[in-house]
Amino acid sequence: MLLAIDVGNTRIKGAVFENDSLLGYFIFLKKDFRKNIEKILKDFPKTAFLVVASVGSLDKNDFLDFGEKLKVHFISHEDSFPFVNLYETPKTLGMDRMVLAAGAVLQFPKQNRLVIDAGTCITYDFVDENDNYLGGAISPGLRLRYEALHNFTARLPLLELDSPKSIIGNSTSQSIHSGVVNGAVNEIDGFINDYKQHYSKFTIILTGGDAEFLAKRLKNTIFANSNFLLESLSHLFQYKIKND
Ligand SMILES: Nc1ncnc2c1ncn2[C@@H]1O[C@H](COP(=O)(O)OP(=O)(O)OP(=O)(O)O)[C@@H](O)[C@H]1O
Ligand SMILES: CC(C)(CO)[C@@H](O)C(=O)NCCC(=O)O
Ligand SMILES: [K+]
Repeated sequence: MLLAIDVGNTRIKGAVFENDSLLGYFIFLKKDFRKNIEKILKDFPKTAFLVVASVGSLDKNDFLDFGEKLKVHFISHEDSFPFVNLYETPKTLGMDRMVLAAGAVLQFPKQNRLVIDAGTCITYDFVDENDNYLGGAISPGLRLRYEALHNFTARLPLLELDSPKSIIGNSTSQSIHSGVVNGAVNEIDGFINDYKQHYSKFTIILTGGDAEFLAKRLKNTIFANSNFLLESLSHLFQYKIKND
């Protein structure tokens, strides 16, 4: 059994896998990550491996203690990945984006793939059919858009994510919901349509905390898989074991 941990910008997510089946899924905050991981290991005592990818404020040293009981692997830029990294600054490429790209290659071989992760940020990552990682885009996520509107103005309230009633917002709240939600939906549809100009065929993977909310609203038909990053961590670890 393997426990995969994704240390995100806002929250930590974890999943226990037995081969490829997901046995448990957890979300917690950084401040109580140790307690939570200990609890998971207690509930799944057959866990032999802990694999961690982090873009957040936890690093390798925070996971050293767990190494006494199980084999811990902290994914880093030094690992081997199943793609050729053509990013001009590979050392600054986020570990979440690298794991997503790896998962796309391992789960969808020999095709162009676009991974869209709608989390704290919305990231776009493109890996072509020859397994060249080309890059993509980073834009603010839904929650971040609501918070930015509130934090950088005097009069805009902080709203919770909600569906706009119409494209034409007829009140302050409706204008904000339309701006954030319709804005992000149009952005994603716009990116997909732009990629279509360059690549006639590609597989789209939509993941992250807002994936399901967004998938229903896109013009392009895409299925959301909120667990894609954790699944990719498990696949990347299996790839590593095979190639070591
Ligand atoms: N309890 C919650 N806390 C924060 N975001 C939440 C929560 N519930 C739903 N969300 C939605 O999830 C989005 C954040 O996605 P996600 O959970 O993937 O982010 P994250 O934990 O910061 O990870 P990452 O850094 O990988 O994006 C927010 O835009 C928000 O709309
Ligand atoms: C873009 C985020 C914040 C998304 O989680 C993360 O992937 C990151 O910190 N990236 C570093 C910059 C880059 O990917 O080029
Ligand atoms: K993200």
